[in-house]
Amino acid sequence: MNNFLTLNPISEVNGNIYLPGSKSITNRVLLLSALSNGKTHLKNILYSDDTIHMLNALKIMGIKYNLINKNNCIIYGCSNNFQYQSGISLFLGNAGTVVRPLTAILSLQNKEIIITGDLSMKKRPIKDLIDSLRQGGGKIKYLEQENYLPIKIQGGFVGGKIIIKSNISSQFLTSLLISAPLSKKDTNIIIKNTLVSQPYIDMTLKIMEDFGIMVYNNHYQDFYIPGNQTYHSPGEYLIEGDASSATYFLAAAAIKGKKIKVIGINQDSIQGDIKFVDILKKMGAKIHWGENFIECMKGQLKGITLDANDIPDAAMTIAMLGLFTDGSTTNIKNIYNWRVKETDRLHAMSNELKKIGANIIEGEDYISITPPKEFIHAKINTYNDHRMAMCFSLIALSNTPVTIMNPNCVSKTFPKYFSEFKKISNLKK
Ligand SMILES: O=C(O)C1=C[C@@H](OP(=O)(O)O)[C@@H](O)[C@H](O)C1
Ligand SMILES: C=C(OP(=O)(O)O)C(=O)O
Repeated sequence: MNNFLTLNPISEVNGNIYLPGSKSITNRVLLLSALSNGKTHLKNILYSDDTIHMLNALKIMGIKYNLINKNNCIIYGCSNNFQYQSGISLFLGNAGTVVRPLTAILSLQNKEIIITGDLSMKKRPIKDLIDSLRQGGGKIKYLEQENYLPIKIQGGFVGGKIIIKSNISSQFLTSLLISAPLSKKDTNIIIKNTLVSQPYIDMTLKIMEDFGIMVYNNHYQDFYIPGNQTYHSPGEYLIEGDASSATYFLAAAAIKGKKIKVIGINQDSIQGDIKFVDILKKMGAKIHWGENFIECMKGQLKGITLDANDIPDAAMTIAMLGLFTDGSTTNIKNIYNWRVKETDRLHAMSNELKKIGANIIEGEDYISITPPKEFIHAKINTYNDHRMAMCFSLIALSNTPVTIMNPNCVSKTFPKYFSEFKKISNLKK
């Protein structure tokens, strides 16, 4: 693929999409399977940059696995007994769901290991996690800039009473929760500040339960986890389709759908981004839930005002839908942590939406979108952010083409995104 991609105007979208596995679930179950006793057959894994980083890291840490094909993998668990040489280094790209959980898990091992990432990851927050691990005895040093990657972990984490700031990323709490059962002491985690992205914590707790570990959850204020436990392989684990990846196709259908069916997910999903479907319906799309699919058809869309703190990833797609309303404004609130993701997403969204002619107000933690009078063909900078690339593909559903710079960045979570998108698109004659 070139370093830009021009999508011509699409008159209608129609067809079926088999969703790739959820990134968040894949990386959690890869790690828990590796920590478990026994082997686990993981079905419908996502195979993309973020999960390849997890697989590579596990291999370096001595885990044996058999990647049967790109969707199926057998992991041979090590009962929390990773085999790696002290002093090695792990490069984990820009994968938050690898960097944060491995930082916590590796703090349990009494060996030295360095964790680093790409330029974007080196700017993303980790301090609140490191502070909490240090309270539990973790010995961790910043190697370049204070509070950022790269870090050197020297083990020492034993659990105990830990206060954690959870308003910037829920991944810090997820990481602590996953490591707590393996620590020497029982752990009591106390939440400071309001918890952001809460559904991802529910997902963590559910998956821990699937691997035999119960956590006492006191209304998300504090959590209690007995120490000295082992994860137990469930034998087999089927990973749901990715709800965040589904949003682009469902949104396309809401704007110009004959009908799109996304397959591999349903109403019982453990992914918070499934809530996007209800929002889409509220905005005017027609939705039908199936046993293992969701169907969406076009409707007259209207703007909404929404607190999107629970669904930061899907909220980007709602911002795009805001361009296709009857003229009414869409307000997305309480999304401060967009600023500390792959890029500053509030800034990136606002810049690029303005380029295509939309009327945008960017606040510290909100964005308002009013549709353009006329769409303008623009070169969209993606800031190496997969969601920027996928979101702006939807501009081709206006009567104007769109040029996406660095489209390959979708490989973080959805390497085949553009070929799938083209399959469902009928171009204007
Ligand atoms: O735990 C997870 O799997 C994730 C949590 C969210 O991050 P924050 O908790 O940083 O909002 C989300 O944006 C990310 O894509 C995946
Ligand atoms: C925020 C994201 O990724 P990460 O898991 O790296 O935080 C994302 O996928 O939108």
